[in-house]
Amino acid sequence: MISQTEQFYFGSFIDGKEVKSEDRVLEVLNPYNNQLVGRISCATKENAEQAITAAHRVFHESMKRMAAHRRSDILRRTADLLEKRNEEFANLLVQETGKPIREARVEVDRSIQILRFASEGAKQIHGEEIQLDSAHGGENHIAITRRYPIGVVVAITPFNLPLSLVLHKLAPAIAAGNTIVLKPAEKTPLCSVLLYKLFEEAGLPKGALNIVMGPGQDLVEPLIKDSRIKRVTFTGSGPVGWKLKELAGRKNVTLELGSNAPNIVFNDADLDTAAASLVQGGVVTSGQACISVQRIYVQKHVYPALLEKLVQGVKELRVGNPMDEATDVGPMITEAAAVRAEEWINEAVQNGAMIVAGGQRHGNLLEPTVLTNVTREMKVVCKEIFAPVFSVIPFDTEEEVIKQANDSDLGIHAGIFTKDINRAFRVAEALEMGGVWINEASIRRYDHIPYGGVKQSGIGKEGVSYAIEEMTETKFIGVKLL
Ligand SMILES: NC(=O)C1=CN([C@@H]2O[C@H](COP(=O)(O)OP(=O)(O)OC[C@H]3O[C@@H](n4cnc5c(N)ncnc54)[C@H](O)[C@@H]3O)[C@@H](O)[C@H]2O)C=CC1
Ligand SMILES: O=C(O)[C@H](O)CS(=O)(=O)O
Repeated sequence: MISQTEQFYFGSFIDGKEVKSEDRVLEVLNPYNNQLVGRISCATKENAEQAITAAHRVFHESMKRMAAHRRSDILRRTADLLEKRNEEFANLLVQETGKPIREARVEVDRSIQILRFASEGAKQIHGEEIQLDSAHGGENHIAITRRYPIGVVVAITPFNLPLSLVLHKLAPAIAAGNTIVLKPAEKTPLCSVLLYKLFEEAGLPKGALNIVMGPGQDLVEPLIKDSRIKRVTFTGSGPVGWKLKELAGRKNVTLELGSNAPNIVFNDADLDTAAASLVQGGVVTSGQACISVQRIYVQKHVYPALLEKLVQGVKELRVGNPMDEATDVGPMITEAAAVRAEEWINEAVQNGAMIVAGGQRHGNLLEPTVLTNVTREMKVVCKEIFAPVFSVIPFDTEEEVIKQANDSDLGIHAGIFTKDINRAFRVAEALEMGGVWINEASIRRYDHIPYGGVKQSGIGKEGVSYAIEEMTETKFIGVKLL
């Protein structure tokens, strides 16, 4: 019987072959119990170059001419295979990330949907006909546009959703007829290998998808600088993303980065709905989501009532073993991550903030925490905390809260809770965000909506059809009728 850790000892996957070396092994540890989940053999810079060579060759040999129905079938078959093994993937997600099993199942379900959206999208890559005779002299011409795959895509992904966020890059790339070199997060790399094997079983040509394992610091620069790369798509922290954009030079780049999501509750809001959405929206993957509820602005009249509901809701959360069906909040990815969040809480308290719920850390486990009496200068407000920590801030007028919510160089999603539809749209228009929810918390995301940040939160949009668009290029073809 092969032990799981021996079973989950993976190398890089280059041109359809697994590449391993015993001298560059990293362990993957379970964030809840620190047990060994598996190991990876890290790639070399030469391996990275080999991966690009394979992806480039397979693109020109086969992928760029692969019929849409075949690309669609590969994606559909991968979805079917993932559906059959959903519980196996959910269990591995729990072990790699520490997220509760119920949440892990949601990530697997969303991953299946992403594959199905991409399977449909592969057959909807349309150009258009242009009425050339709208212009003087355009008579007796036919004009169309066609969309073509761009070629080799480099995808670099974060630790927190190692299945769905990897698929937000792989599935659209394959739908469009591209090839990929994936560099997954070294903290949570194992699911991407199981996914690779599903694609292989579903008929994706060898070399169309390549996985380069290891720390990004060692591998990403040679990947990005290679002239054969046509787009770099990165999801991760802001400092890393902007550094990679500089390295990418003139290449097209998609950046999905961090944020400190504001959620605004007006006097007329349904407070029970708001409180339930906000509590749940701040503890997904232990708050390690870039659209996690972080700043909660509450209009003064309802501030005491909503605060009480938030505190009650947070105190009812079950924190503990992520494999327990009852658990709502598991560990953070590492103890260092939990310690950093704890330090930010302490910084806020030393400057006058009050802890009205939570605040205690037990190893990697950080109790969901509610802070009041915070100021805009505190890190828990002005930076992305990426932890289950809520800062609850009173406000008086609509103008004041718009200013406060926009008082950040980050902006992906916001939430607005009000029954006044005119005010809802007025505020939604005024917020400097990539997306705004009304009567939903900022955390809400469906995988076919346009998704991406403004300001320092990123460049470009994901969401399957939007990523397909970014991974194709349009060519004009005109015909003079003789
Ligand atoms: N906008 C979005 O959709 C999402 C954004 N994020 C952001 O990602 C961050 C958390 O994820 P992490 O994996 O910790 O992010 P991270 O930026 O540390 O790592 C992301 C990827 O970049 C690589 N990397 C790290 N440092 C690098 C360097 N110096 N050079 C080249 N590559 C490097 C890593 O190996 C990993 O594959 C948070 O800031 C969060 O806001 C996370 C999920 C979704
Ligand atoms: O922000 C993230 O970490 C994810 O994009 C949020 S979601 O995809 O899980 O909604």
